[in-house]
Amino acid sequence: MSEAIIKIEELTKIYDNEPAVDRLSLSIKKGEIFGLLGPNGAGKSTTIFMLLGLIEPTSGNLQVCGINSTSNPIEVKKRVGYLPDDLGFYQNMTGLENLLYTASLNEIPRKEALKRSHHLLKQVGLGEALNKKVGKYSRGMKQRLGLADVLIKEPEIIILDEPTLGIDPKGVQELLKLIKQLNEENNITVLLSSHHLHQVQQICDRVGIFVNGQLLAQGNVKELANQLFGNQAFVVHVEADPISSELKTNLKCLEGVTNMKEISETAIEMYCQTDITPLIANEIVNHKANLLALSNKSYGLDEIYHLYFEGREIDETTKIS
Ligand SMILES: Nc1ncnc2c1ncn2[C@@H]1O[C@H](COP(=O)(O)OP(=O)(O)OP(=O)(O)O)[C@@H](O)[C@H]1O
Repeated sequence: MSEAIIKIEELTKIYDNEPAVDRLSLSIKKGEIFGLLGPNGAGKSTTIFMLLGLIEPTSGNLQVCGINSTSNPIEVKKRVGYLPDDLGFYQNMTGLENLLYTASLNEIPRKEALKRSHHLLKQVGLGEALNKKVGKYSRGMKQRLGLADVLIKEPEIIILDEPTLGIDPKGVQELLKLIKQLNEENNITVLLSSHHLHQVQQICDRVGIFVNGQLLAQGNVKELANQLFGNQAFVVHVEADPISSELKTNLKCLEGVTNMKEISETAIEMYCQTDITPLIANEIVNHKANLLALSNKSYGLDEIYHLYFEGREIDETTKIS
């Protein structure tokens, strides 16, 4: 998982004097699942359309599988499967017929197309429904068919735009599992655009946080948390009885503690540079207080997302000077 299969450098798209994508640089490795996370209008779809060669960038460079999408979109389309958020299947045709139709558009010989279609329909869990009309499929089944549809041409990359839109929670879990499985079994690179952070967190190796056309941060969840929360990357939730003022003072003075927040008379949250849970436990025991609970909280995409999109800061009033 080392070579870059998608390379974007200083990519910009301007509409009506406003940048929809603003000097975006990003590199996605082969075999990776990368999540583009951002609110509506952040520039995710514009980026995807430029990658697919459907729209021309105003400036910048981009290469997909070593090919320039802008000057050679047809070659890129052979290697990239794109699943849009609004699927366009023929409702009066069966799942199998729809796949065979896509295969014919991609000039896949009939015998090979039949083989791939049956295999893929089975792989996405539609083996039993292959002769059912797509108009009678549920939204989740249509998304599964969508995955089979983008895979029929055996792409190196699949780009999925909000793939879980309108699917019930069980369907979402199944679809995410399937995407991960396809990524692992077929070594396919996945670029997934979404604003559902929990879903992105579950399957993506790395995440890019997109706001107003700019990529504000990228990395895995741990790296993002470190970039954002720096010297208070570890939060320890402490419950003890009693928490005397002397105990509080001593806890504040432990090395690596940067913030402390009182939750209740018997509960505090400690923000630390490193994991000093054992030192905290020791201090409480030395003060002959009853240790009721001690747990570590690590930052997830939830906190990262809130910090970027809602400007939420860690309570400044609790900062230790
Ligand atoms: N064809 C267009 N003409 C003018 N402005 C456009 C065009 N397409 C997109 N935009 C603008 O570019 C910005 C980025 O839009 P884009 O659709 O890429 O965002 P997005 O992150 O994909 O949002 P969503 O999650 O809603 O799909 C928005 O401000 C949008 O209004």
